[in-house]
Amino acid sequence: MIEVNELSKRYGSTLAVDSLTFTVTPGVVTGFLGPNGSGKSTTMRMLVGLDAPTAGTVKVGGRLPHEHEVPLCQVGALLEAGAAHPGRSAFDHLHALAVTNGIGRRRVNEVLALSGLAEVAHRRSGGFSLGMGQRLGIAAALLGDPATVVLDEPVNGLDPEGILWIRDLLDRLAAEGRTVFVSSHLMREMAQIAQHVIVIGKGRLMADLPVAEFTGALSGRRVTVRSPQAAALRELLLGPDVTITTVSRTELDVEGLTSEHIGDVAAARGIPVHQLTTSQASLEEAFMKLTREAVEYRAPEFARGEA
Ligand SMILES: Nc1ncnc2c1ncn2[C@@H]1O[C@H](COP(=O)(O)OP(=O)(O)OP(=O)(O)O)[C@@H](O)[C@H]1O
Repeated sequence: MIEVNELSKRYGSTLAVDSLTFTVTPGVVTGFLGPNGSGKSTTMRMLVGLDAPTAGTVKVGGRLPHEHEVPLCQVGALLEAGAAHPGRSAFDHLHALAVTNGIGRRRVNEVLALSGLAEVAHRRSGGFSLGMGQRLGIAAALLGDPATVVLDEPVNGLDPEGILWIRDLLDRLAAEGRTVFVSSHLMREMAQIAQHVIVIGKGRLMADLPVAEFTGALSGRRVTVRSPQAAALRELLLGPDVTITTVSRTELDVEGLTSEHIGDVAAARGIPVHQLTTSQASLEEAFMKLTREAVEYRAPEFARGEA
């Protein structure tokens, strides 16, 4: 469990994190979304105690960062790819980390296998691709078998196969009852890996809800209807809060009604329907809409600040 309470971080005149409050619960993969520069990395650094908050608190497993005796065993983090010494092999890098944290050699081999690096374990990590570097970072995060896993942009540099791999891995970690918190500015990837999202814009909390609700609530549903009697059906469907666009003589785009309702109305009047599809806006569209609103909302404040 991660509990963030009224958390703020200021760097000079930049308020990177602005009174954030949220909880990340165990058992599901929680995505941390926001455009570049919105404060995700700063928040994650404070989570693991690498940066001190200007105000507010963050607790992992009920404790403040400095209260963890062996931090690696409470919270495993991937914060910066390529943190390994390039001359060291993956095995040596992980082994050194293990030794300094009182973790056995067996666990090193386990995380190497888990991250798909067993075969290249003794190669210099300097020759690793970006994706392999990410895998090594994830292996290091899991080394202490932590109850909480925090990964900053783990899909960066991963190919589609790598993204599938990370999705499976995160699902497994969550199913084991761990708290899994993963940041990304890439909506599509996040839609594939998270079940819940926390969205920030300019350091502020914008949304905290299940992925499906996030897309549904923000975008509204649009139903595409194809019928040889589209014009007649259109007349029957019109009403308050219903927007109907006539795409062609046989096709309508309907906003504000469910496909069930449209199908029932057509059936009741004996109007043939050849297609009835609900298109849910992609997470990306929903995200752009949300963060655009965040920027607009913040604009007057910036103007005041500069005056
Ligand atoms: N050490 C620092 N000193 C000064 N400003 C900083 C520092 N770290 C972050 N910032 C600023 O704080 C804001 C938030 O940055 P942060 O890296 O947390 O965002 P992010 O959402 O992780 O972005 P990205 O996706 O690009 O990593 C930015 O305006 C950034 O320039």
